[in-house]
Amino acid sequence: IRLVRRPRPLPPGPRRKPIIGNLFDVPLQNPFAAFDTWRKQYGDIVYLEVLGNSIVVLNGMDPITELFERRAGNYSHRPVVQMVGELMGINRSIGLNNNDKVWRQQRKLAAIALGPVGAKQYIPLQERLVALFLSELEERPGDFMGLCELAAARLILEITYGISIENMENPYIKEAEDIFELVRRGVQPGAYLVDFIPWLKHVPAWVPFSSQATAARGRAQVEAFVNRPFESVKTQMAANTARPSLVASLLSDRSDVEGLDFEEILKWAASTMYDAGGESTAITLKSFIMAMALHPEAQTMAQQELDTLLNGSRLPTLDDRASLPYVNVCIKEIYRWHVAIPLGLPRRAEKDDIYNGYLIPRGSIILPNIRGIAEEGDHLTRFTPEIHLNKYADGSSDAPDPLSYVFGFGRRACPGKLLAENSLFIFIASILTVFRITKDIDSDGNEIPIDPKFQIGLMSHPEPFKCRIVVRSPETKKLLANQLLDRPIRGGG
Ligand code: HEM
Repeated sequence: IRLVRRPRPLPPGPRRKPIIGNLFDVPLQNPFAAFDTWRKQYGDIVYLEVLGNSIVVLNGMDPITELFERRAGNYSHRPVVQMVGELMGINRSIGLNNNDKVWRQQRKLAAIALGPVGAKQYIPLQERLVALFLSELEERPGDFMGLCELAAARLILEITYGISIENMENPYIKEAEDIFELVRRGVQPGAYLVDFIPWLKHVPAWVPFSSQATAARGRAQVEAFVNRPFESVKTQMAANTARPSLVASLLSDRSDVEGLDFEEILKWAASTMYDAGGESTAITLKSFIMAMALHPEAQTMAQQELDTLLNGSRLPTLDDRASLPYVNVCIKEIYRWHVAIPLGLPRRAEKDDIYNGYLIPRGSIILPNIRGIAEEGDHLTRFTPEIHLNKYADGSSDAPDPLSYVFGFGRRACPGKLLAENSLFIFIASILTVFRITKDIDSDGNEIPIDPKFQIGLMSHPEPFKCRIVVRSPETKKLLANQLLDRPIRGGG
């Protein structure tokens, strides 16, 4: 019995200092370099400690599949973040929710709205918004970064609430950015003292700097952000003026939520969509433009495939997808070449667990190192769509399918995967059909190099870069004008 019960070692990892643990071992400027070193030094599973918090980094598909899929019961909760989660109330949103009963109902609603049947109804809207994006890109190619962000935001807001926006100055977008900033700050160790000393939450709001005062301000902001668009859809539905949207369709077809408050569940499920789906889609579009400017040979191959299929007669649609294998692997390679959410969204170990002889202590924060998985093997930072075509000389490729890791894992995997996949295909295939993307030229006629750099953070945007985006030919210009007539860019569903 003593042998069986002997304490298990923690997973390997860098040496920890008293109290602060590995706080200063992760360089703020480039944390991924440290993660890479530890992956190579310690292997699939690495243990860190930061200010008393256990952190377990999973570096391979084996431990991720075992823990997040086979042992999902122990690893499907998010870490508890006192300030933004518990006190400001963001833990009611689907992405942070740890209340199994409520979260399951939210996922059910998300599956209805974003699953194969639900996602189909947004295709006309996606095609219309692509036409709008292409015309804006033709007018303002230098602003391609802002236009990618606007396009992704537009898509999600139209789909979720039927809100139509002209630009990123829209008040809803501003509020969403503020809330996301709260979350971003709130999940950083040390951001709020109350996350480390939970009893501080009992200090009353009138005490200066008390957590309750900060929380009350944040809570009011969060409630307004979640309630306003939801109530507006309800008012429009009552007046019969509501545009088609995820919220409107779920409200008009209420499903049974087992004794819970249906509207409360739906309202908080909808509130996550913009922050979870908008940025990740925008990052992928911007990374695609960067990759095409850097890799003209891949761009040419994809354009030849599109030209052969479409013959310059129309823009691509989702029905063309199966006939465009090279465009498809380019998209897979974008996901892999730059992972939009490099460490996924963290999970928490519910109970002590043993994996490969190592103890994973209860309450540990578990980070899937998705970026590390994407860079495994000799593909590393090269942009090589062919690895997803099994095109190696021996007919095989060892690269795991990026779709098996970039959208997360198990019960908590991204519910917007299909919608994102559809949007990205239509956008990317249409951009390739109409435009040629190249490096920019300076006043002396020299190419301006692009340094592929990405921001550090929960979501990793490309750093601003310059490139040239021009309509490919007079024929494609005509095609663009005709498509705009076919897909009226404003109004409609
Ligand atoms: C390229 C686009 C996208 C990528 C790469 C992406 C990736 C991810 C990842 C890695 C997670 C964490 C999953 C886990 O914990 O295992 C996630 C969660 C989530 N995503 Fe996405 N996503 C994308 C687009 C979208 C879209 C378009 C929507 C909605 C319309 C969406 C909604 C969500 C939600 C609600 C969650 C939280 C799920 C939960 O906690 O139960 N995502 N996504």
